[in-house]
Amino acid sequence: MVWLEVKCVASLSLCRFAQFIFLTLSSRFFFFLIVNFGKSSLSIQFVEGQFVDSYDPTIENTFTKSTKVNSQEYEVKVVDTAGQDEYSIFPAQYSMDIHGYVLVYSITSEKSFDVVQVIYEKLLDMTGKVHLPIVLVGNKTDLHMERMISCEEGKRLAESWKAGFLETSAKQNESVGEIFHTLILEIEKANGNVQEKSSCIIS
Ligand SMILES: Nc1nc2c(ncn2[C@@H]2O[C@H](COP(=O)(O)OP(=O)(O)OP(=O)(O)O)[C@@H](O)[C@H]2O)c(=O)[nH]1
Repeated sequence: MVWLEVKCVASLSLCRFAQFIFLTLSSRFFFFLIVNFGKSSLSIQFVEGQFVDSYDPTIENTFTKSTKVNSQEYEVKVVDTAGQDEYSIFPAQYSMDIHGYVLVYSITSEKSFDVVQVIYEKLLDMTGKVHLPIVLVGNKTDLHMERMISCEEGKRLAESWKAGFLETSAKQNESVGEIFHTLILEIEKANGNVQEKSSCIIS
């Protein structure tokens, strides 16, 4: 598999070129950006298959992994951003060379559900687009006794964005791989390919 990270980071035109090359190799490379409330745990669970039960605020981390969706091999680069709140100024590079976004809230936190909505609006403003490939994720389903946001609320919000939706537990490794598979399908859909319908998973 060809490694494209440097080219994609360096310039948008190189990135497009690289994608084209990869298409001809029937392999694809995507950048994801994920923000808020369990994102580091989800990234680590996806890439390393483990849950680290400690809180260490992220500055920015990048992970890569290859994964197969519908018999197609994808090389995925995940950028785990510094925590955002409604007042954070979004770095401009978050709108460039990114193919899709995972927005994460905690099902135990109304505040986190509000924050993802603010972040979504900021992403649209910054990219100047009316639609982005997004997967909305309600994380921490293992804490179901503390649930504040219902699965239906999450699903409704995702539908209003025309985004994919999943509930997950990074701790119990529930539906973590599906986040990235769903996002790849959202990206393919935005590129004119068909996408499976996302579902509401209640634990
Ligand atoms: N019970 C439970 N705790 C979780 C889960 N995912 C993350 N956590 C915990 O929630 C806290 C925050 O998780 P992180 O993954 O660091 O969250 P983050 O969004 O990357 O946070 P920042 O680095 O500040 O942006 C940590 O204490 C994690 O152990 C989960 O699925 N279940």
